[in-house]
Amino acid sequence: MGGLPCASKCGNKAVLKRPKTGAALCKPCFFWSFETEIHFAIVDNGLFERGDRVAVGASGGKDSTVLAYIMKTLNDRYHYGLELILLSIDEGISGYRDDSLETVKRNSQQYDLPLKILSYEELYGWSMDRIVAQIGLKNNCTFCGVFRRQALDRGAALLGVNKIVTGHNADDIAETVLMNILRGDVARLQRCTAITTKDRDANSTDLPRSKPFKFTYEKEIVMYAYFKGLDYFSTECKYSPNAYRGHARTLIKELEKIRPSSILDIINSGEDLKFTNLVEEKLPTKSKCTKCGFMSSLSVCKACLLLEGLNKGIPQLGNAQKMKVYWHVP
Ligand SMILES: Nc1ncnc2c1ncn2[C@@H]1O[C@H](COP(=O)(O)OP(=O)(O)OP(=O)(O)O)[C@@H](O)[C@H]1O
Repeated sequence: MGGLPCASKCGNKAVLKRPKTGAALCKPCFFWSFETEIHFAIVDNGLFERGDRVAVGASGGKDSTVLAYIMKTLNDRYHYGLELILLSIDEGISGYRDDSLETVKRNSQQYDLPLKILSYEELYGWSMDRIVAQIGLKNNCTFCGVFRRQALDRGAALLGVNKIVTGHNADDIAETVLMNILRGDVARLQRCTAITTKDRDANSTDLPRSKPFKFTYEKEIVMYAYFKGLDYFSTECKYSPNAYRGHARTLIKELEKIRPSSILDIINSGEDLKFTNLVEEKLPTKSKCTKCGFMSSLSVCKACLLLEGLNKGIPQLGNAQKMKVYWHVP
C-alpha cells in the first residue's frame, strides 16, 4: 500500500484496499469494518431473536466457513443468545464433497460448534455420483440444487432448529437478479433479493432462511478468510460448469472493476422494482408436498418428482419445463 496510513486514522499503516469502498485500511480496522457491517445487517433486519436455534449451512467453502466463524464471533461479542449448529449436506460427489466435509469437521472443532451431516444417499437413496452416471452432466445441477434445498430443510427439521442461515453473498444475489431478468422471471426478483425468505402463509411450517452476507462482497470474504487464516476448501465442484450463471458472474465482475458499487446497485434495483398484481400472481403459492410433507408449490414437490424419475429410469420426468415444450410438439 506504499506506506499509506490507515483511513480510519488509528495510526497504523494500511495493508489493503477494501474492494467495497476503496478505503485503505490496516488489518484490525478491516476486520472491524467487515464484522460490524454484518452485525448491522443482522440487527437492522431483525434476523434473529434471543433463544433461536440456528443451522448454519456449511459446505466447507469460503463463504460458509467465514459465515460460521462470523456467526460464532458476533454471537459471542454481542450476546445474541443463539444456539448455532453446523449443518452439512453430503451430495455424494467423490473427490469434492468428501474433501470439503473434512474441512467442515475441522471447523466444527476449531469453532466449537456441533455438526450434523446428512447425505443424499440416506435421504434419497442416490448420490450425485450415481445421478450423474445415470443422467450425464447436462441438468445435473437441477437435481443437486433441488435436493440440497430440501435436504437443508430436512436437516433443520431433524435438528429442531427454527432458522437457517446460508453464505450467499452480495455477488451471488446480484447474479441471481441478473439471471432472473435475463430469463424474464421478474416475479422472483423480490424473493431473491430478500435477506430472509419465509413463506407468506403465516401457518406455513417453512423455516425462515437468511443471508447475513447480503451486503458482503465476495472479494472481501476471500480477503477476510485469507488474513484470518481460516481453514476452508477452495476447489470447484467437478460437475458444475453452470454456464449461464457463469456469464452473469463474469459480467458482474467486469462491472465491479469499473464501478465497485455496481453489485449493491443491482441488488437495490431488484428490490425497488414495483410489480403489478399480474406479476405477483405469477409467484407460486407454497403448500406441503402430498408425498413427503415438505414445502412445495405443486401438489407433489420437485424433489419427489425428480426422485420418481430417477427411480423409474426416466429422469426427465421431473423436468416440468421440458415436459411443457414436449406437450406442445405436434
Ligand atoms: N453441501 C452443503 N451443505 C450445507 N450448506 C450448503 C451446501 N452447499 C451450499 N450450502 C449453503 O449454500 C450457500 C451457497 O452455496 P453455493 O454452492 O452457491 O456457494 P458458494 O458460493 O461456493 O459457497 P461456499 O463458499 O460456502 O461453498 C453456502 O454458502 C452454504 O451456506
